[in-house]
Parts: sequence; structure tokens; C-alpha cells
Amino acid sequence: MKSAALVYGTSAYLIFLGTFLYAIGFVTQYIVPKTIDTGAPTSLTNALAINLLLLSTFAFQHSGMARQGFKRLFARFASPVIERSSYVLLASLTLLLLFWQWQPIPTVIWNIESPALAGLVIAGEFLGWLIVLYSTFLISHFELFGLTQVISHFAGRLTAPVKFKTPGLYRLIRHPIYLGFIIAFWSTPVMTLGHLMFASVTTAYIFVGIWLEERDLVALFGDEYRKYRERVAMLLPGLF
Ligand SMILES: C[S@@+](CC[C@H](N)C(=O)[O-])C[C@H]1O[C@@H](n2cnc3c(N)ncnc32)[C@H](O)[C@@H]1O
Repeated sequence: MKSAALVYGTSAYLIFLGTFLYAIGFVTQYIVPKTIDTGAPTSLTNALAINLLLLSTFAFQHSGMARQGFKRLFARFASPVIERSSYVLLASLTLLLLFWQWQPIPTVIWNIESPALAGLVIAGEFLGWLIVLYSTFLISHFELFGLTQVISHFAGRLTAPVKFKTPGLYRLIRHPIYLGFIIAFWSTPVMTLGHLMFASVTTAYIFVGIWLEERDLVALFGDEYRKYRERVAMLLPGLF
């Protein structure tokens, strides 16, 4: 069982890694075959309906499985050791479905023609992705994606309960990973209606996600998190 959990967790992690790299290509439109703006356009109503369904599927999976209630339910049917890996695996699969079935809406909302400004915006886009990846390492990348749990189990060690941490960027804002996503999704030299839909819905979802996540963090860490919330901004230092 220990080896099976290790193979499962490692596979889930590798699938996540592939999905994360594909996500960068999907949004930035580099290297990957299917991006946010490619594919045969369908009617506007069709595209809006399909894209909204894909985004909602991801949001429900992602938020639903992250709740403590779901984790308790999971523990009744499977080992908690593979709970995080299962979450990561399903999140990756719903994202891959989104990339595959996403309907482009090519209407251009803005197009930055100045090469210098476009270059700056592209740099911002990649900076956003870098902030996401870097911040996952600040609060424990391998634990966040389930690998620590299966490796510890395989080695016969107990995984320590999640610790509340505020290193680096977490001293400035409470949600650097989400800020990185917002920067990555909005910084584009050519904004199409399809991309705008993606950026708007995911940003709205991030705010819902923050509300749900902070409720859990207060329940888990109590006053420590409440004080942190009073002291540190949510997304923009000094602003909100
Ligand atoms: C996808 S991460 C996003 C973290 C954070 N909201 C951000 O944007 O950087 C979600 C996980 O991080 C955990 N988490 C959030 N803030 C944390 C902190 N300061 N220390 C440890 N874990 C944290 C949450 O409990 C949740 O399991």
C-alpha cells in the first residue's frame, strides 16, 4: 500500500507539473498547440456557455475538495495520505479539460502596438507566473502538491500537521500565489474577448476562494491568523 500511494502521489505530482507548464503556454500563447485564442470560433452564445461551464467545473472541484468537510468525508473512504494528491490530480484533470475544450472568442479588446510597452507587459505576464511558482516554495511546494505526504508515509514517518508560515512575500501580502495568477492572467499585449472572459471569471473566483480559504485558516489557526489578517494586506501592500 505504501508503494502504491507513492506511485499514485508521484504520478499526480507529475501530471500537475505538466498541467502547470501547459497553463503557462495556454495563457501566454507560447509553444503549446492549443491556447486561449486558438481553435475554430463558434457562436458567441455557445462559446460563453461552454467556457462558463468549464470554469465552473474547475471552481466547484477546486473549492469543494479543499474544504475540511470534504477532507473528513474522503478519510472515510480512502487514506488521508493520498487526499492532497487526489485533489491535485482532479484539479489538473479539470484544467486539462478546460484547455482542451476552451472556445476562443477572437474579438480584440486591446492590442498594444508599441513594441516597448508590449515587451513590458509580456515581462509582467511571466513575472506573474514566477511569483506563483516562487510563492508555492515559500509555504512548502511539495506539501501543497501532495508529494511530502506520500514520501513520508513510504518512509514510515508521520507528516506533521500544516504549519502557518509567513516567509518572504507572505510578510507583505496574504495571498501572493493568487496575486501572481491575477498578474499573469491580465498582463497581455493582445486582450481578446475570450481572454478577458477567462481573466474576469478567474479573478472573481479568486476572491471567492480567498474568502473560503481564510474561513478555514481562521478555524485552523485562530487568533494567529486573525492578527495576521489585521496586520497584512490581502493582495496589494498598503491598499487592500
Ligand atoms: C493554493 S494555496 C494559496 C495560498 C495563498 N492563498 C496564496 O495565494 O499565496 C492554498 C493553500 O495554502 C494554505 N495556506 C494559505 N496561506 C498559508 C500560510 N500563510 N501558511 C501556510 N499555509 C497557507 C491554505 O491552507 C491552502 O491549503
